[in-house]
Amino acid sequence: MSFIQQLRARWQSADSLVCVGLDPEPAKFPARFADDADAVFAFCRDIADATAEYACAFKPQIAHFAALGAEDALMRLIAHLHVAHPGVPVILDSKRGDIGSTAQHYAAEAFDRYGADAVTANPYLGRDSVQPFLDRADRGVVVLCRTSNRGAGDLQDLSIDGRPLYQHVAEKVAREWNGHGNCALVVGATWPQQLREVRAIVGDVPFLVPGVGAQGGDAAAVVGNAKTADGTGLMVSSSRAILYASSGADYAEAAARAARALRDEINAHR
Ligand SMILES: O=C(O)c1cc(=O)[nH]c(=O)n1[C@@H]1O[C@H](COP(=O)(O)O)[C@@H](O)[C@H]1O
Repeated sequence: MSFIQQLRARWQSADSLVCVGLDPEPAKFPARFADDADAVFAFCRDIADATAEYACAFKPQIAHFAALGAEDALMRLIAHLHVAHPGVPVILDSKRGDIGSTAQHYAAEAFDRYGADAVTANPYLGRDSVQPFLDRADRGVVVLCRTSNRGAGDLQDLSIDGRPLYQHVAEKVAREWNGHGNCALVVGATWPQQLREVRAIVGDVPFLVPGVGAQGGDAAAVVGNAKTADGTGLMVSSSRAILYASSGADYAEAAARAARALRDEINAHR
């Protein structure tokens, strides 16, 4: 099954549009991990196992592992997710983008080394830089469109032919890059108006929507502005608000409660 088919099936079977972000920060781990040499893997595994029933996808963020020299933990974590939670797609958030010959290696890294079902990609080097990802028809390519951060507009809002650059990205991805039907777009939860505009441009293309929780985005506004006609179309992603819901012994239960609360808030507005 392709990434997009898997995602659509999971939206239905889990009745959830929540993407659980896995961004390990050892300084925030509960005390019981203090002497655990495999803490990065063990913490993320516990969170994933506790939240899986509320998840339409998992999204490990690569820098959070690589900065710790924990690539091996990331590889084992993704393998664990596939075995323990089959049917929940894994998006590797690595925001890659480079000349085509190098991008081939980034595609191999995400899909072959780590076994991810989808990867986030930066479009600003142009189509040939994303092509090695697009060519993998069974895997997903989640292209940055209007990011959640405060400075998103510095470049993404620059007006070209009377329209902001992010709208051109949306149109290009939906009309030209999506030949295999394996594209999705990142649009931040912090930008309700832009969510609405991009949805109007791209039809049913799925959105990865980070920015609820720690970044302050409003889940109800996300759903109201960006759901598709069938009440899906969204992977509303939250990392810190789920991962670090409690720093006590109840960290896994607290994460599950936070994921369930986000699912319920989203579903109340679908
Ligand atoms: O591609 C992403 O996942 C992403 C895009 C974006 O526009 N904004 C954004 O925050 N992210 C990622 O989403 C996660 C957000 O984390 P929290 O703010 O803790 O929920 C981080 O891993 C970011 O790197």
